[in-house]
Amino acid sequence: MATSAVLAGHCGVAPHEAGPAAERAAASAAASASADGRRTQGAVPRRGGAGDRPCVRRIAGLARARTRARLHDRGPMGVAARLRRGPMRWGVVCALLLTMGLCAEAVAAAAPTLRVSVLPAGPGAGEIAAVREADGWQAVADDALRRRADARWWRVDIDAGTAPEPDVWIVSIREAYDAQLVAYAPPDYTPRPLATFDPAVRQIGSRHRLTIPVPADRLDQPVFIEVASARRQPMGLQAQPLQTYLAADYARVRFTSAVLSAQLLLAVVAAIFAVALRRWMLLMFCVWVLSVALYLVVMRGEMVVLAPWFPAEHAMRAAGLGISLGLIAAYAFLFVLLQIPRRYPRLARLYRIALVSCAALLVIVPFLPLVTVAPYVVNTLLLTLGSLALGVGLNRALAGDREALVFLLGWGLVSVVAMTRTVYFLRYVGTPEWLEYLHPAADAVGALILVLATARAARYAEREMVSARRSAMTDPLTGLYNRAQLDTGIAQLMETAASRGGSLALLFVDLDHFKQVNDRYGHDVGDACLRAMAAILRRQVRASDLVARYGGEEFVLVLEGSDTAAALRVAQALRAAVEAEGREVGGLAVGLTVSIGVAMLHPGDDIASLFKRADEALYRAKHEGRNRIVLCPPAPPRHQLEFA
Ligand SMILES: Nc1nc2c(ncn2[C@@H]2O[C@H](COP(=O)(O)OP(=O)(O)OP(=O)(O)O)[C@@H](O)[C@H]2O)c(=O)[nH]1
Repeated sequence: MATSAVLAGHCGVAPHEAGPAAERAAASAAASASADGRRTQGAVPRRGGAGDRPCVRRIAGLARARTRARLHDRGPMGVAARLRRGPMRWGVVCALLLTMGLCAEAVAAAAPTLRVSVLPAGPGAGEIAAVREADGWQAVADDALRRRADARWWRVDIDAGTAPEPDVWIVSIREAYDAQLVAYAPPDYTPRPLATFDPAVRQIGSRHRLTIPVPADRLDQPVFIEVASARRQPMGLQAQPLQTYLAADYARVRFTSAVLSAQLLLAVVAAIFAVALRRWMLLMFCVWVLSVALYLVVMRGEMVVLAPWFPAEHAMRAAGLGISLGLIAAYAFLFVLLQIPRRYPRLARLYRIALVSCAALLVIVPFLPLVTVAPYVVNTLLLTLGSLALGVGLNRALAGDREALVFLLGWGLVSVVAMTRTVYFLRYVGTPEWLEYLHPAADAVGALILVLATARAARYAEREMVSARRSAMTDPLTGLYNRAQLDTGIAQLMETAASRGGSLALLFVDLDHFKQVNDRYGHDVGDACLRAMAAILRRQVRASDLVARYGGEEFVLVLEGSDTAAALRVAQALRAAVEAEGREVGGLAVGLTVSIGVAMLHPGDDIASLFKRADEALYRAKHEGRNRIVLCPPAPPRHQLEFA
């Protein structure tokens, strides 16, 4: 037979008053009552439901989607307005200052000090005596050497002007890559092999450029260069006094080291973001950054110093293949970043064709050196892709798309510089010296802006994730845990109690005659009562206890490690606190009281059986007059059930 422990309690229900508010409230109460449903005696609390499987992945996905929606669905705002705001402004200012500084240094270092001419037909390899006597030199417009089918000899005349005469001048050749050259300089015109990747060839300063020393007192005599083999790109020439050259060379090495370090760091950061945020397209961005860094290390000759044991031709092939992959990865990254397929389906087809053709050619070209037209086609395709991406980015940015604006800041400079370089190559004109600085700098600045933008997006995503996780766990009105979180929490507490043999109490708390409060004072007051109730509950429990709003005007407390006496003490304190503090809410005499059903965890209990007993106890508390506490009796031992 069931025994109940009924603790002190007075029926403190507010008088049933009818009034004008009652009618107003009746309609809404009827609506909410039907939606709310009523707890019935013996009803087994249901577990499960859409919200009670808190899954971090799903929340992360939700947060990401919300962030994206937030980033994209903002109202249109002009580019200028966006630039005026926040960290973007500082990003632009830094990028501009860096670019201006580098250009100024490059321009200051440059001085038109030489004339270049070529001998279209003439002596063969190593015939320097004949070359020195030869006529028919043709001046070239730009200060550059190049591979030519009809000519292998080049002549450089240095014009020192009125510059103070140092002991030695240096004629330097930039962007020589894997060219094989032989220089013949005064006074003795002995052959001097020049090759970036041959460790046996001595260089003055770093290996960024090939160098030919010329005594200052022989500047009136020409330097001859035999181009044995080279790439198709022009190789820029410059003549400077030794000290000037060394200072500039040192600056270039420092600059390259800084850019390389930045690129490696950014690639690592982007990779971390890619994994943490599951934005896999950022890995394509990493491939691009790393490929540019590898290209820089190899093509500027650093590889010879860093890994002299690594065969130069393999390094070059790896760098070439790497940069091809990097370019494809970069344009694929932009394809996704700018959402071209979704926003511009027709353009997407053209973009895809250009991208796939370019990828195929970039892979095939190294194995087809005789197909001379292939590099033109590749460069044209790259120009097309670059223009399409820039056009789309500009269009989207003007329409107020934030990610497109970031793209323009981060990638725009990179694209413009890369495209300028491509145009120079297509025209077969030597690239200007400032491009030597601007290209890697633009890559690094672009990478930095894109990583910063990603960090910003990550911050938004994290905030969204925290708030999404919080709202998935809590009840918006009271801030208490919701039903879903109650199920998760109670399962954990029961598991701990079962494994440690500890006790656990469940208190089912229900406001008495709450419908009348709503009816009399309106739902706003009802809500205020629920919030007041939540505050009282919070004050009555320990941090280790679980408090949740079960639904409507029902609350649940799970007291970990509390035996029956302790649970009844808490219940009693709570009942008394509600009776005292709930007498008035918001200046209205609502007279809140609660009925509480208490059930203790027994061996073999599951969530449903524990809830069922607490619910039965609550039902009895209501039935016996409300504003009281009823302890559910322990379940009869199994053998008693069987033989009853
Ligand atoms: N203001 C407000 N009222 C709510 C909310 N959720 C449920 N209710 C109301 O709570 C009332 C519950 O009424 P009943 O289930 O009849 O319970 P009761 O009036 O407290 O009666 P007893 O439990 O038997 O003492 C209904 O009027 C619901 O509309 C809420 O979020 N805000």
